[in-house]
Amino acid sequence: MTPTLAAPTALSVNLNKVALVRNTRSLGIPSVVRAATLCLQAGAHGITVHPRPDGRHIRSDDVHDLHRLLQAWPRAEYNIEGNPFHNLMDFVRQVRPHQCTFVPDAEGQSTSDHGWDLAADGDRLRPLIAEARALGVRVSLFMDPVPRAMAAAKAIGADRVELYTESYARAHGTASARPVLQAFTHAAQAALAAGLGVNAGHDLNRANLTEFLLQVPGVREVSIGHALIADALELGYKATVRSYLQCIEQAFAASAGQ
Ligand SMILES: CC(=O)[C@@H](O)[C@H](O)COP(=O)(O)O
Ligand SMILES: NCC(=O)COP(=O)(O)O
Repeated sequence: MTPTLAAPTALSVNLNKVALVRNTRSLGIPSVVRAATLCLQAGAHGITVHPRPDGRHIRSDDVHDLHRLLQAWPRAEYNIEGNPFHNLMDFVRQVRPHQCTFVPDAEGQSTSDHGWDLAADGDRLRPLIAEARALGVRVSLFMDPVPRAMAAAKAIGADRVELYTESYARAHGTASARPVLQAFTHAAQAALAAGLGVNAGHDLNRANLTEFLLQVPGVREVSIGHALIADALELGYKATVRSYLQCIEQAFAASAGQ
């Protein structure tokens, strides 16, 4: 059974793909700041960006422009993702977002495809986690759904883990969906037991989100980009955000009624 959260899971909209389209010309459209504004006006709880070192989508100027925009949205959370051994820490130092999510991507990787191996990288992550936290920035670690890794994430100082959900998204609606989802349930339980907050993201969408939140306990935030921006091309940003919020509300209402 999913423990009831005090509030529905927060929706952080990832704007990478808006920047990806914008970068194909030098006209500044579609605007990342305008997209953020419309998503926040529709009720999104936060904005996520992943400024990759190759600048293929979100660029340094976007990170700073969004930081300025979010000053006018005091309740909205800014989450910056990236590899702290590449370019992420510069943004953390300059912008001090509410949250940074450490992701172990190689430079030029096409998209995120694995979580941290803390046996290999834990010792060198520890001081960077401490630095970000000392700057007042919450630290989340992008992790595969491996229950035994959660205590290690806590031990090196993380506040939260972001469960990497691509395997769930791929399995959704297939015969293997149940054991895959169970792995996420167990990983979230282990994270909560270790004293970590739980986030989730990658390939979540309107078809798979509610079931995930119903089965995986205590998810504080989902960051969603690719599918949400694809939906926004058809429905517009505001209708799309409202529809994702409905998926979240549905799970919250059902778990509150348990
Ligand atoms: C960290 C993560 O989960 C990724 O989903 C990421 O933010 C997406 O990056 P791209 O938009 O570059 O595929
Ligand atoms: N952290 C995951 C994220 O921000 C968005 O991932 P996706 O929805 O673009 O796969």
